[in-house]
Amino acid sequence: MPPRLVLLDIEGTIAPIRFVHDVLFPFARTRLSGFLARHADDPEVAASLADLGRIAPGAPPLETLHALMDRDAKVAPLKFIQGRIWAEGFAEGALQSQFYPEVLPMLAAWQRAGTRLAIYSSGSRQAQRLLFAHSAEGDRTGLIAAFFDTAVGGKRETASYVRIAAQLAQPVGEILFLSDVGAELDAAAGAGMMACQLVRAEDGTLPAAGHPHDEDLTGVARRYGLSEPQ
Ligand SMILES: CSCCC(=O)C(=O)COP(=O)(O)O
Ligand SMILES: [Mg+2]
Repeated sequence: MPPRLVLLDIEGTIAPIRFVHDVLFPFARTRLSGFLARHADDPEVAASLADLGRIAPGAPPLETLHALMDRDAKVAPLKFIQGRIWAEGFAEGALQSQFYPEVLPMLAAWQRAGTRLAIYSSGSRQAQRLLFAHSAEGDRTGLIAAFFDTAVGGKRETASYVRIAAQLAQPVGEILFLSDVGAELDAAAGAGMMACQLVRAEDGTLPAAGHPHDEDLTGVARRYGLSEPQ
């Protein structure tokens, strides 16, 4: 039976790693200090800065955020602030999303055939929505039934996938999780989901042990009996 729901990672699965690392991350880094100065009175920003204080007690927030960005830490306060900075960039037209070429037509074909689609990424839910809202083909947020970030739990923890399935009211055995990262696939498979790796040549992703892999979503569609664009 084909999966009834496909749960997708973003970076390295549907969006190029070089877009995230060479466009989105530097954009947030460049604007960070100005953003913090302009939003000093914003309660959500203040709450994120308070969270940072628990990660690095006593350190200046800007210094902590730079250190977290340097090691690509997937922690909520950084992801929230990056998402807010990207929101400004998308609104100004300074940013536009990039997906691998087959992704949006393939997701549309899956949705048309009745397959539910959901996202699970370290990027904040707001940032995930922005990505789909600002594609080169227009607003594609309607493709996605639900967005999950690490508020549901870490991507390498099996319990997170159990919670996602419960929130989606979909049996784990009917869900296919797609990611470029082996440890995330291990966690999803541990919860009882089908799990398949995307090994994108342009990103230099290496196959992970213990999981099937495909080079793009066309390969995934053929492997799992999902629809393809006409
Ligand atoms: C607009 S989504 C930004 C993606 C991001 O911030 C990130 O850290 C990517 O993590 P993923 O879990 O999608 O691999
Ligand atoms: Mg990824």
